Amino acid sequence: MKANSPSNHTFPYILRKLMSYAVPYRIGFILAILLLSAKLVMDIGFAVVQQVFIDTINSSSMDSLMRATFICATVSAIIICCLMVQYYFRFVVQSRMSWDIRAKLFDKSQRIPFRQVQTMHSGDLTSRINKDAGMAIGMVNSIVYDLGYNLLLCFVSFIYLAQMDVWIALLALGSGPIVFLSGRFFDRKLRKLSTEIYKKEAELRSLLQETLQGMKVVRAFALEDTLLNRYVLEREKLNQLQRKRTILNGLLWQSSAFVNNLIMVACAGLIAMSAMRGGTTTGEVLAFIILMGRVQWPFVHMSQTWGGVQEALGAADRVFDILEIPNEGKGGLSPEPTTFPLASAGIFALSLENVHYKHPSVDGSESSLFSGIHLNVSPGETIAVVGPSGSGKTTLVRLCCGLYEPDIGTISIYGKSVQDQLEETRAMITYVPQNPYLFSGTIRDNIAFSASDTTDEDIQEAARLAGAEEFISKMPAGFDTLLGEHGSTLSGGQRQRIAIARAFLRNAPLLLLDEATSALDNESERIVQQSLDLLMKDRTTLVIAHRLSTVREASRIIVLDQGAIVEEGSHEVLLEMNGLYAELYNIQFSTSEAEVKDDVQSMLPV
Ligand SMILES: Nc1ncnc2c1ncn2[C@@H]1O[C@H](COP(=O)(O)OP(=O)(O)OP(=O)(O)O)[C@@H](O)[C@H]1O
Repeated sequence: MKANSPSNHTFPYILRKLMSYAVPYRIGFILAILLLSAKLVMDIGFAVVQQVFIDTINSSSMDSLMRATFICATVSAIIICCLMVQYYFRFVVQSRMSWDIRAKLFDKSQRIPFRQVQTMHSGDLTSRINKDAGMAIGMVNSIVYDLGYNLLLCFVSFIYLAQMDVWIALLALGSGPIVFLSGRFFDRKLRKLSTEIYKKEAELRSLLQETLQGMKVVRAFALEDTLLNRYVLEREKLNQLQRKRTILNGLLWQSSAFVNNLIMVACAGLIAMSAMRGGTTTGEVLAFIILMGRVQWPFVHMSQTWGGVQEALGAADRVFDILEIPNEGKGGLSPEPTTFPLASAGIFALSLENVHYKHPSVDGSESSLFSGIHLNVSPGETIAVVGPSGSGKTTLVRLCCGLYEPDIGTISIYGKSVQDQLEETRAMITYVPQNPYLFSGTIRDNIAFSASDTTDEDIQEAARLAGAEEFISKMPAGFDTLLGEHGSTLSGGQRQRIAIARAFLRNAPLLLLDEATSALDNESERIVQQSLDLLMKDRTTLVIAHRLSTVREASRIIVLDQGAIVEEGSHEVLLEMNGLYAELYNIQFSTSEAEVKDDVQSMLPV
């Protein structure tokens, strides 16, 4: 998959794309460039000042010395002020560009097809958003400000130098490209190595994240040492790669510095010979040697920072691999549910026509799951989906939500194609997964996030309908109680009730529900089931059923096996068929048959 194996974008392409992030801040960006002229004055002035002072000393003129000192002090005060402003603009522009590209990556990570997200690790995505994006923007700034400035310095120094001795100035300038090219031998290796390093860093981050998230399992199974060994092993692989990069960087830096030194010595010898013949003053010789360094330095600097650019290109590749993934569906996302329409003649609430679907796997292979399934659900129906583990129940629900896109066939909700009108169709769905995800924040925020423009009364009413009001009111801060990460400070039943409250608040006409299998105590289970029954009332529901009461109450049961609908009908009809449903019933449900008679009564909507 593209995002997992970085592609090599061309340098001009990356530069153009990254520079587009500077457009909104063009004024600050250009000001920061213009203010660099103060630095230019300082760098060139340093050589000129030395020349003036030495020649003034030789002429023994006190007035000239005082004037030169005053001018130097005033100019350097102005330069320092300009440089402070320049630094401010550069910093502000760079950090805003970094935040913009990070925001774009963050937004993109919410919009790329879910099928593709599943093959990536969240640690890897985090690394691209936090680290790689910052490095890529840092590179643009380094190219524009550092490399650009050095080229300008080279040009101005050359003009100044040429006035003294045009041939030696040409020799100094002409040798610059040799210095630059002496480091290019390492570019490709450096970029490849940097990409490997960023990938390895992301893997380490993922490992760390997984270990922290799975802390309960790690401790329960005493896996601390195993995981530490794995971490150390991976860290060592990263160390090796970083060592190789340090050696390469050292070779790159020293090779260009060596070539530069040779050329400098040759030029200094030539100008010294000219001075011995009496054609040049001592001050001019000094200024010449300093300015010669200024002509040469940009090439040394470019050669060395070009190595940094190669490293950052590796990071930029990883950033653009994500930004270039097309969004899921054909529109944007809308969290707004819709309560309209619904039954008009002949329109199904949910319809699957000839749906084929293959899951991609992390290694890029694909295995066919659905090969042409059909299902029509009329408004108001409750469809219970049952089937053995791995038969495709969750995948079916995710296809209906538009999280996965069928390879062939169409899925429509109230007559609108999910693929073509993702935004509109999602607005008609509420999905309640088996293990609801709660965000850090207050209970109020966790309920309210499913709909906008909600009042406190709406939230309280939703919590009441979900059977959550009682436990929330017993908490010290009520609806303002802060939840731990993933709602870890709530029990399983309480988390489910928060998720059901969200669904009430969202109030969408089609409910996709994955009943929880996790064991709740009798009381919690009774409340959750009551709330779910109430939620399903008057809605069209597709439910992955794990409870006998749900299947018995359903308008229709569909039985999935290896991605195919193998049986369909009511509980009684399917039992009579004595097929897979009857088999599943005997394994899963029959033990609770005795209890259900009582339960069904107690679980009816209030
Ligand atoms: N993201 C995925 N990538 C690759 N294969 C997947 C992916 N998700 C599910 N599968 C495979 O697709 C098949 C159906 O999985 P699915 O989760 O839909 O089954 P299920 O009926 O919901 O199972 P269970 O009852 O155990 O939750 C399984 O063989 C599973 O291994």
